[in-house]
Amino acid sequence: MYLASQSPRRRQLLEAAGFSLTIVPADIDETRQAGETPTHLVKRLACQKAEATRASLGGRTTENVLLAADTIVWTEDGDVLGKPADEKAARAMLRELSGRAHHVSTGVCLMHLDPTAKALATRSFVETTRVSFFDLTDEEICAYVASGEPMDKAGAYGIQGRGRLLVSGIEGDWANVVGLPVARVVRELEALLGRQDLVAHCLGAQD
Ligand SMILES: Cc1cn([C@H]2C[C@H](O)[C@@H](COP(=O)(O)OP(=O)(O)OP(=O)(O)O)O2)c(=O)[nH]c1=O
Repeated sequence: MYLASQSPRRRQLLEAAGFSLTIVPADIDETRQAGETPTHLVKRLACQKAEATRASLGGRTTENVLLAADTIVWTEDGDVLGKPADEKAARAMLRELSGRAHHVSTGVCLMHLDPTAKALATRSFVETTRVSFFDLTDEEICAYVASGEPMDKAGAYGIQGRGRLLVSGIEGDWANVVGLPVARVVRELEALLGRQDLVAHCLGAQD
């Protein structure tokens, strides 16, 4: 599988499910368009990453599937939090998330790179998880930002790291918060490739 992502978390989640990967990072403009909803935004960005990567590969493909994804954090007020530009922005994001619930949405685009097909088969979808934070003190926020962990993560936290200490509850898929709803990805791949045995194959694969 081609993975159009520089995210080490996406790589680990897919490898743990038994996929072998060829990494082909995509560089696109991630600016939100005026009036765009958070879920439209992540789906559009995932599809743009997939398209940009497919174009960069040209016709020389050795893998049969390409996956691209994008993750954002968003609040009930419609504020979209991507990766913080600097530590000040990271502290502001964590203050905004403190003591309330927010959503984490990941857009995923899957392409079946079948040279014999008449048209390109694709599937794209958005998975959303609700995460609640404890009330955070300024001392806690400053200490966490100083650790460096928030800087490459949407919403300025990593639920898989020390950021788990911020979280009072979660509704939905944990892996989706980390960057990829891998259980749903495997099921969507079954539909895309017409392979009803893919989930069972991943569950039974030897490490
Ligand atoms: C909320 C949250 C996000 N994240 C990460 C997942 C994503 O890697 C990142 C959001 O940025 P993305 O732009 O989705 O991904 P990326 O820049 O890391 O990789 P690429 O664009 O090449 O695909 O935030 C965590 O690791 N843990 C978390 O708890």
